[in-house]
Amino acid sequence: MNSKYLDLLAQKYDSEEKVVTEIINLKAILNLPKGTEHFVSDLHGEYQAFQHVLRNGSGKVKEKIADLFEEELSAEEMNEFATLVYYPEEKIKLIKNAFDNDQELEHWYIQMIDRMLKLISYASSKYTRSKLRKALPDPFVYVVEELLYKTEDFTNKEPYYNKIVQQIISLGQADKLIIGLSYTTQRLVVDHLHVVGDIYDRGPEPDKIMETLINYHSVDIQWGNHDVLWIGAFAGSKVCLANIIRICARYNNLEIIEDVYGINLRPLLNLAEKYYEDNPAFRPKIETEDKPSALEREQITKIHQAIAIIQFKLESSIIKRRPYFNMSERLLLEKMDQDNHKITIHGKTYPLENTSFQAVDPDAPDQLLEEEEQVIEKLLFSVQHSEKLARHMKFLMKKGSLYLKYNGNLLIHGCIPLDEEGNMEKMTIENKTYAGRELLDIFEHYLRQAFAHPEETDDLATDMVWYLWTGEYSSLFGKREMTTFERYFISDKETHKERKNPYYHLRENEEMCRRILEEFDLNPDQGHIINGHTPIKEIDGENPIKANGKMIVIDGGFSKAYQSTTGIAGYTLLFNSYGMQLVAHKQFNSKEEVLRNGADVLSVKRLVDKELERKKVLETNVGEELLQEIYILNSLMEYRYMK
Ligand SMILES: O=P(O)(O)OC[C@H]1O[C@](O)(COP(=O)(O)O)[C@@H](O)[C@@H]1O
Ligand SMILES: [Mn+2]
Repeated sequence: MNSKYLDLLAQKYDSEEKVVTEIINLKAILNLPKGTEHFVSDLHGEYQAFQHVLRNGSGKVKEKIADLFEEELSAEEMNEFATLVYYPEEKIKLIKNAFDNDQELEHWYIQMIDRMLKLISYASSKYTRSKLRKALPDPFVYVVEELLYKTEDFTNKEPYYNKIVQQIISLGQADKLIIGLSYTTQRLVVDHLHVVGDIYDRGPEPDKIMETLINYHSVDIQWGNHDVLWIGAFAGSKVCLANIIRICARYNNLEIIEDVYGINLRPLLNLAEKYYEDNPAFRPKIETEDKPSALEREQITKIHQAIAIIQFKLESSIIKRRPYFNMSERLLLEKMDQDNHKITIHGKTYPLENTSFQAVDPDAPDQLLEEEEQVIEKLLFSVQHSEKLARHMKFLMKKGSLYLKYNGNLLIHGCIPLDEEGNMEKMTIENKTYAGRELLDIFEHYLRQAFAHPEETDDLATDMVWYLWTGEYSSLFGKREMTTFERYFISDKETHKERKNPYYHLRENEEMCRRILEEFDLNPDQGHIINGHTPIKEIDGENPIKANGKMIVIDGGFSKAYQSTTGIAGYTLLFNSYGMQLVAHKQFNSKEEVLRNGADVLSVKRLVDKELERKKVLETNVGEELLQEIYILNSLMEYRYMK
């Protein structure tokens, strides 16, 4: 090992004892049970529902409460306590209002602090003390450690502990302590979070999800098609940018663009007001009682048309300059017969309805008007200068990837493009042909290149980001074509169907899944593929666990817009030292409801896989890293201290 490197390391470990202590510490960790991994996907801006799942650890908090207190507390009391752990600030407020006098409150504090400590002690039993310390509320670390590490000889110390708790209460710190301990518990039940794509679009608060993830103790992200659309916009792709605005208009969420990310929509609105009228096909899809007002609704409808037309024009130019995207069928503006309001697609002619092509020149349909050009330039400038968006997109890039191999599993939002026979589909880019893992790697390479060069707007890397959103062989899209145009302008629903890649039926087959795992150098006996992207329709009896447990699909529809088709409100997956469990969540309405009724969202668990022996850290990704650290520390020991 490089002696310079070891000299540097010796600055940190400047005594023999320090090295030895760290080696012993790391070896001890290797033998602890593996931490709990928590998988979520397709959050689609549903911050509140996501928060709830994080706060209850997909049922883990409740499970631990039941393990500890089943004998002692009623179901109602356990529910109350669980609600306190999920939403401590709000719950404390409610409780305080309900008590008549200080004694009652004090008694409650003592009881709750005691329960919290028991819960934390139990939830942290598989972690080192140092890890627990990091999870404790900062101002109370010393006090909590005193309280936690009670010796067996409890009777002698009891007055001492009671005194500490009394002091905390009389100094007015009890609320803060309970709140801190609640968050510690939430943090302890989940060691690491995987977000298997689609944080953005459709729902109202993707930015708040991003903030939560930025502050989360341990997380990785597998990009979804909607996430790369946002990355693409920030990286300079005008067509991705048109898409994100179009989707926000469609879902009545333009606040995300304007208020949250501070992007000025005024120039777009001016253009929209000039060219467009009300149009039923472009009214917002989701409306609430107070949003939007009649005027806003009309404005959104116009903006929606203006940006959709810009999008279609921009798509045409990319399709023409990238023949190997194989998308000439999507040159729809050119296929229109504008005089007769008709279009021929795949050899069949359909009437065009709800048309709004006043800005489309039949002789040059993909030409942006000068005004459109200016608008999109201004929007791009605004997007690329939004500090908040920059922070969120950088985080997506830092923690994200197109796929992830983690503890033997393959995590990927969409699919591995396959042909009907189950061969990996080939795509030729710039005269080189890629398939399977190599194809995904080259996609990721282009995406990172586009992000590194936001000033390039029409280069291959930037166009490729759009391909990832909508291309036939994109591992994130996984369908033959995106029928956005048809859904606006053609009423025949046959034209709206999007044909899925054969992957989506072949993944039911165990052999196929094994081959895919092998393609990624994973052990097919142990590994699983974990997918998001396609909502599982429980209503129709579809099973999220496929291919004899090799394939798990966790998109159950956090997205409110999709819950009526799935019949549930999302799946999450837990993988701890005992194995894997899939959790189906019932609809989450609001945290107010949880607080009011003390009731949790009911969730049903299904066993995916049971470990024959409890899995240890040694057998995980983290274990591999620790082994390397131990190896380096041993080298340091020999180099420095054993000569
Ligand atoms: O529901 P909407 O807004 O019409 O969007 C439908 C579009 O979304 C997509 O399903 C992609 O989004 P998902 O990744 O959430 O499936 C496209 O295939 C489809 O064209
Ligand atoms: Mn998706």
